[in-house]
Amino acid sequence: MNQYDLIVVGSGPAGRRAAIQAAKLDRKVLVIEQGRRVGGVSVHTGTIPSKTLRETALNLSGWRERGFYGRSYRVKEEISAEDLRRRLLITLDHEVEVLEHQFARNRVQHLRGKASFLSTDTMEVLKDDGEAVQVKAKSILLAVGTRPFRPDYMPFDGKTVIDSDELLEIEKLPRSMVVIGAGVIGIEYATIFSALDTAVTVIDPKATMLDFIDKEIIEDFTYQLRDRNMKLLLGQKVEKVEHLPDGKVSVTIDTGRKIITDMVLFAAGRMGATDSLNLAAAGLDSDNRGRLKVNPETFETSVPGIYAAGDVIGFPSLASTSMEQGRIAARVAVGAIAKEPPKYFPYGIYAVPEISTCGLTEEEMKERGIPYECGIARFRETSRGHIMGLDHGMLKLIFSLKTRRLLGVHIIGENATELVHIGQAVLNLKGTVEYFVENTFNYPTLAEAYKIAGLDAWNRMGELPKGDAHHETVQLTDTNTSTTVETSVTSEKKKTSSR
Ligand SMILES: Cc1cc2nc3c(=O)[nH]c(=O)nc-3n(C[C@H](O)[C@H](O)[C@H](O)COP(=O)(O)OP(=O)(O)OC[C@H]3O[C@@H](n4cnc5c(N)ncnc54)[C@H](O)[C@@H]3O)c2cc1C
Ligand SMILES: NC(=O)c1ccc[n+]([C@@H]2O[C@H](COP(=O)([O-])OP(=O)(O)OC[C@H]3O[C@@H](n4cnc5c(N)ncnc54)[C@H](O)[C@@H]3O)[C@@H](O)[C@H]2O)c1
Repeated sequence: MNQYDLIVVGSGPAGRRAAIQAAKLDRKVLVIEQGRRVGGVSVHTGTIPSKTLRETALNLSGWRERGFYGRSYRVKEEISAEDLRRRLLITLDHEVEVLEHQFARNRVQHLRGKASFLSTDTMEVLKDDGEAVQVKAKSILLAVGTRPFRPDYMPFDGKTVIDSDELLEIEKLPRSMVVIGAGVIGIEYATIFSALDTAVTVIDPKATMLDFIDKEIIEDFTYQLRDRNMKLLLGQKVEKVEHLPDGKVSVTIDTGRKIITDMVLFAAGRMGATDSLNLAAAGLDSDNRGRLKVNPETFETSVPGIYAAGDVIGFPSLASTSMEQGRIAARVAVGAIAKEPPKYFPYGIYAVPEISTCGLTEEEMKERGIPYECGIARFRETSRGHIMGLDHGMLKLIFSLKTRRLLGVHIIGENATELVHIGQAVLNLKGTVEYFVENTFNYPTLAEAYKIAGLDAWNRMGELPKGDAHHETVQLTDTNTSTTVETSVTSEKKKTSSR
């Protein structure tokens, strides 16, 4: 039987980061993946396909140019499902190629097949040809991810009533679509199809959506969606979904309303893919959504030597955080030092328009009783916004009145998912409102919105009080250019020596 230092089950973001990290530490690593190609949900049905589809939809529809040329502007009049798929296949091929190359370079072994436990340190891998192989390891990492929740009452047929995996296979773009579930997946796809001129209705039993996002941003988002005729039926429950003889689908809601539509996308959450792992043989158990419980610092399960990371452990279920969890789990598993990641990570929702956030929302500031001030900038106030023809877009910064530190950054609009990292850096490096007021930003950029929002808050917060945290000006001489740069430091910090 082949023996390894680390067996990783699943080659999604958590699994691949873990495998490469352990291999870089000179450990013998095996990745078991049941899929035809490596990459996981992230590459084949989740992050990368949905973002590629979004990019294609925005490009072909001319969405980004409509601020100049009007709402009726189109780059391609008739956009087909084939148009969307073509770019998707090229992107996915590149992703898989890079990943396979990474595995090969780092001598990570890869076995294709379905893994299940025989004991706490031994797994059986069932290959496609029916052969069963046994493998053993000092540590095992479960990075098996999730699959769409598919309740029995939903008449899925893979064509007109579909889940988010099947969406990537559709043959024809629907003229109308009902999206059940206003979570991240539902909202991203609903807004992408709306940008393609599909008439979209979103239904969710909850009265609010995307509750982890700052309310002011959601209000702006909701306004924009309604403004382009998307129907948001929140706080309403779907009672029945039926196929009609003419190929359409009827959706009955608890209010008595009936919607006839071309397609229904069911996006009401996901289930941990743990049912075929024979968890009992390792002394493990999952919750009712198939998820595993771990120690949040080490990612070890209740069974020593067995770790879990990525979507299978639940919130936040992002490719970005899954990668970090996988890396930390692998380091712990092989006995290397592993530092906990910073508490605040960015969240990007690739809807149309984009939303991105990091840190505390205004609602959380109130709940925690932290006195605060907000600074707001609209993209239309920036010169880059004028150049790009942006009517919408907003950046909101939240500062503590006591420490003047940035505690939250919330963005809606073009490039939000990229722009958020400036705020993330300032926030995690414990920067204050002064950072935005005193630093120069490239011009013309959307990042200039940080300066505008910083000044907006600063004008209301007033000058930094003299005394405990007053500003001193120090001279830093740049030895390379022989120029002298004036900068400010707070007296709380030790003055760095002038070079
Ligand atoms: C539509 C959609 C859009 C998304 N968009 C984003 C986004 O924009 N940004 C973001 O950060 N996140 C996004 N996500 C979330 C992101 O895809 C996940 O967080 C990420 O894929 C989780 O990674 P993972 O490593 O936990 O597992 P996964 O990527 O789910 O991979 C798990 C792998 O394990 C394999 N596996 C399972 N069981 C076994 C077994 N018994 N034996 C062998 N192999 C097995 C599976 O075949 C799969 O390949 C999106 C998800 C979806 C569905
Ligand atoms: N951009 C991103 O980072 C991104 C994109 C897509 C997905 N994801 C991740 O994937 C995960 C799964 O996303 P999701 O949207 O499937 O789940 P979700 O849990 O975010 O949302 C599910 C939604 O469906 C509703 N719902 C639940 N049961 C229902 C039912 N029976 N009928 C109708 N509606 C119901 C819920 O009220 C909720 O609004 C998320 O946790 C997210 O982190 C991330």
